[in-house]
Amino acid sequence: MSALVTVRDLVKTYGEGEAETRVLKGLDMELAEGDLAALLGPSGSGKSTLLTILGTLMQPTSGQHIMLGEDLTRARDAALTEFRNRHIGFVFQFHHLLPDFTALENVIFPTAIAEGRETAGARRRGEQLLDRVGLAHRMDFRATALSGGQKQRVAIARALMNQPELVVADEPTGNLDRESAEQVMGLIAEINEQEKTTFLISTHDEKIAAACKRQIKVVDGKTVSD
Ligand SMILES: Nc1ncnc2c1ncn2[C@@H]1O[C@H](COP(=O)(O)OP(=O)(O)OP(=O)(O)O)[C@@H](O)[C@H]1O
Repeated sequence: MSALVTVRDLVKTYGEGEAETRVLKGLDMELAEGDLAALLGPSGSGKSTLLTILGTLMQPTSGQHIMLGEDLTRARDAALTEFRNRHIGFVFQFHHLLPDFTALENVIFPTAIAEGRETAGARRRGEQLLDRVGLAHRMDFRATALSGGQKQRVAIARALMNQPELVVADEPTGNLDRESAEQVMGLIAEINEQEKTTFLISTHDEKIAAACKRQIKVVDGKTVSD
């Protein structure tokens, strides 16, 4: 399998002078196409920082970030935004759904906004995705009327809307009960298996990590085991 993402000697510091905190300290990592990888490490080790950089939402202080053969390290904001919209999906611990909109609207709005209009094709894809995550019967329910696990499944459908090669998920099951967490993880594994979407999932949950094909551990700002 070829490398989808490569980061080399990645450094990220926050703040300046005495307040400077060096979080990533020369981290190397590679994700292959089709990987299903858990990102582990103690609280504060830099997992969210790494996911934010891999999601192109923040630039590293130094080092190299390559995805799909493109060197993103020095790309301009507009180019990064376009790259992100086309190639990367996000799932967060808190689903960030728009409460007053339906499940379907939540799935298709980001694409509609990016494209400046809502197409019939986008609507169809949104419906297919909600069916895919087991929510065909909840499409027209408002987000507030869904359970935590259902909301997170809507968030997964939303992340897949643009057929991203990579989905970064920051503690996607952190706010769910055990049963919902396992259902959400099962769904992620199924999508990974069937559609070859690459997932990198930060988690403190050993069962979730064990359900992934790879476990990548960040300790002291570097990847230490895999
Ligand atoms: N915007 C910021 N400004 C300053 N420091 C920050 C900022 N974001 C994160 N940090 C610091 O960077 C370190 C790593 O944070 P990060 O959120 O990446 O860790 P994490 O491994 O995801 O932690 P957790 O498992 O608790 O979510 C922490 O010490 C945190 O306080």
